[in-house]
Amino acid sequence: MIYTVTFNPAIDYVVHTDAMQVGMVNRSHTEEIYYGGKGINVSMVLKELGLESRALGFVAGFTGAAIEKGVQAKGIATDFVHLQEGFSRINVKIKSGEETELNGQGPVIGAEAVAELFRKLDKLRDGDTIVLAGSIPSTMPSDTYEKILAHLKGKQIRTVVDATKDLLKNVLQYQPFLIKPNHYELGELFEVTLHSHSEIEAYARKLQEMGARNVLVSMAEQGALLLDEAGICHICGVCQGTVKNSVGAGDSMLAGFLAGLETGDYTDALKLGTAAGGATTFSESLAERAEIDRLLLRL
Ligand SMILES: Nc1ncnc2c1ncn2[C@@H]1O[C@H](COP(=O)(O)OP(=O)(O)OP(=O)(O)O)[C@@H](O)[C@H]1O
Ligand SMILES: O=P(O)(O)OC[C@@]1(O)O[C@H](CO)[C@@H](O)[C@@H]1O
Repeated sequence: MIYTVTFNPAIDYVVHTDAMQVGMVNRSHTEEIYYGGKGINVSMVLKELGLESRALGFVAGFTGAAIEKGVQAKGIATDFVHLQEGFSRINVKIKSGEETELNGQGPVIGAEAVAELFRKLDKLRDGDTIVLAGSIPSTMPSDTYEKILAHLKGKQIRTVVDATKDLLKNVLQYQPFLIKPNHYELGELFEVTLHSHSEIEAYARKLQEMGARNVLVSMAEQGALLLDEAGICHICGVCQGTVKNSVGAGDSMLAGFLAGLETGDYTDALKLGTAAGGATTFSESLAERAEIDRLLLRL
């Protein structure tokens, strides 16, 4: 079983406006609502690709209830911790020529709630996969993901982490099976700006030396680079299409990569991840199977 953990789920409120002016009253011409958060998005695209998963994490308030209901409506099993105070965040995605995001902090997650999550994690068995994806509320320590991997250390669990800064750096000592920074996040870890594939490969190797087994670096319209656990570097181009909404492209890539590994090798996984990322980018919401399959044929 694949478990996704979203500490900070979100209602993604996507608003389209012609010319966003800060400090002014702006009016959108269309709006959409999606139930998101990185782990939830991974579960959504896994489902689209025919793989079941169980969505864990924390929900709060009326927004949290809507997220839980929306995820279940997609046929995804959930086992969220229900927080008694606060509300799950609404993340605003402004489409005005370029994409601007305003992501909320999310509710306070107390020690008892974290303990309840850990009790749920005790159900994981050898051979399961856990995906830790997205930010955590600023009230939580940056070793939160590290503590989860430490808690699971005695089991043969495949661990996947999509996080940034110390949240990601702190898990490397537990040899995560797969990490997926984008190239900005990779550079941010080392306080450098990365441009070329060779630079990106070099810094991916640094993360591998620090413990990561497989390092998948997504580079938006420049494609993706995978440094696999054998030290082989795979580079995949991008799908061609019209960009509509790239929110969730990385989560989709992660889901496609994991789905690809079910039946193929790392090259197959990278291709399916690329097709899933592209399909999300070329749609208003997350990737749909037909578009993923169509794009895969062209890679
Ligand atoms: N404009 C684009 N054209 C084609 N493919 C794209 C485009 N943007 C993203 N993709 C595909 O999606 C993958 C992941 O995109 P990206 O690097 O933006 O991930 P990310 O930053 O983690 O995204 P998010 O955090 O929104 O999930 C890319 O490697 C690429 O395969
Ligand atoms: O604040 P985080 O957790 O880093 O990112 C949250 C988020 O931007 O990530 C998803 C896209 O990857 C969206 O569904 C969601 O709003």
